[in-house]
Amino acid sequence: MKVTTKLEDIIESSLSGSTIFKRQEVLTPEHIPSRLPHREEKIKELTVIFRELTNDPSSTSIRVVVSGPTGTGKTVTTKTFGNLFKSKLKERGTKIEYIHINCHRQRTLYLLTMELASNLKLPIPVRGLSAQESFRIIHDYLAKRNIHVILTLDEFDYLINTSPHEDIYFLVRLYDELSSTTRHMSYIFIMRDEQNVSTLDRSIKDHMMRNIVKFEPYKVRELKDILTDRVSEAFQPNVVPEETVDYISNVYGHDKGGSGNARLAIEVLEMAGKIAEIKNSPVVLMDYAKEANSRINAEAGEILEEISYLELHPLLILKALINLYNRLKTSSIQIGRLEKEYRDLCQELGEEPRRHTQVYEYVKRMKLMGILETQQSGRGMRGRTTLISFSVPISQDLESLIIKNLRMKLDNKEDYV
Ligand SMILES: Nc1ncnc2c1ncn2[C@@H]1O[C@H](COP(=O)(O)OP(=O)(O)OP(=O)(O)O)[C@@H](O)[C@H]1O
Repeated sequence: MKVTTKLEDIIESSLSGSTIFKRQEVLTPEHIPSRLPHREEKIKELTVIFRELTNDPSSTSIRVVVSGPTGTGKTVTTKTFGNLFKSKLKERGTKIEYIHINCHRQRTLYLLTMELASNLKLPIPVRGLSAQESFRIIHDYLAKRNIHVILTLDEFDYLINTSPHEDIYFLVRLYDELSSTTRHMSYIFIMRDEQNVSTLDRSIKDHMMRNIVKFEPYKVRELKDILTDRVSEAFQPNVVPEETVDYISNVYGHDKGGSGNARLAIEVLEMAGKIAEIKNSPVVLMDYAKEANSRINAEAGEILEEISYLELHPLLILKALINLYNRLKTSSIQIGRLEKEYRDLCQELGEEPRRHTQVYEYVKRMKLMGILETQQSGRGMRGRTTLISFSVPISQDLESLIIKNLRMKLDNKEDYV
């Protein structure tokens, strides 16, 4: 009985408010902070590119590629730019909308067209129209009301990789397709790597790549500024010592060999705060940040261990996946493409490739082991296909581990094949 009361007390006191956090929601990925340290210049670059819209927005359509590795602030900076730019232009009497769509969530031209319509509160018949026809209806609507839309297509690499190229051409060459004399759509294409357009036609590439805004991984002192802002907004005063922030910035800062990923740095900060809370500590000690860091990497660690137990051909499949990732900078790969890369790799190494069904079996097994993730591509592709990705972040360590194991298996082939 006594124990029950105690446990209730624990829950009661933990529910009644945090001694560590002031506004924990500030640490979620969806939060848009009021300041963006070290991205002011990018906002300026985007403004200069879109400045043309201030004069006569219906005379031009602008296209920009925003590229950079994961966690470098592409999404948050573009959203902030879009919303601020929109209000400035509205103040000047220009009708403009900013719409941000994630291509990983809206995985086909059709779905993203529907999302665009829903953002504009434009009812479009759900059935019977193709994506292209729906897009034309949206464009007519914008033309009639003289509205200009800046449409950001986030994770555009994904769409390039998984959609028929005609769909990409339709989007990018919109004004060659539509007979409209006025222009009402501009685009921001967000990509991890602009080289991903290499599979597209030269004319499309030229069309897209005129303006590129590149985001670099964050350095130690840049992460420190970003984290310091979050500390003051999300935490109670004086609970996060400077050395905790320094520790996280040093681990993730690109100039110290880290990934330069602000998302992971903020995640570690939040988890360190939670650990402090659970331990009833009044401060978020550096040790908690260390623990948080290893916890966040632990799951990945276990999966890495599984890789050491794989045989030669599953390892070759993983190496093929890494090769494609390095080339295309997109983490989800169509199974057919992966299989082709695997065959090429086998040929290069003088190995007899395994048959189609066996390759699928290996993929299935690695999914069960937690190494790979699979998902079905959305509608709109010619037939459905399976997309394969790693379930852990692709890092230098992962690649080295796969290569090391691969070498071992190739050296002792007879024992393993
Ligand atoms: N300069 C910055 N100031 C404040 N917060 C930042 C800054 N850059 C990134 N962040 C934060 O880091 C996290 C990751 O940023 P964001 O999602 O914009 O990165 P991304 O480059 O789009 O990553 P991905 O390619 O994985 O989508 C978000 O929580 C974001 O608010």
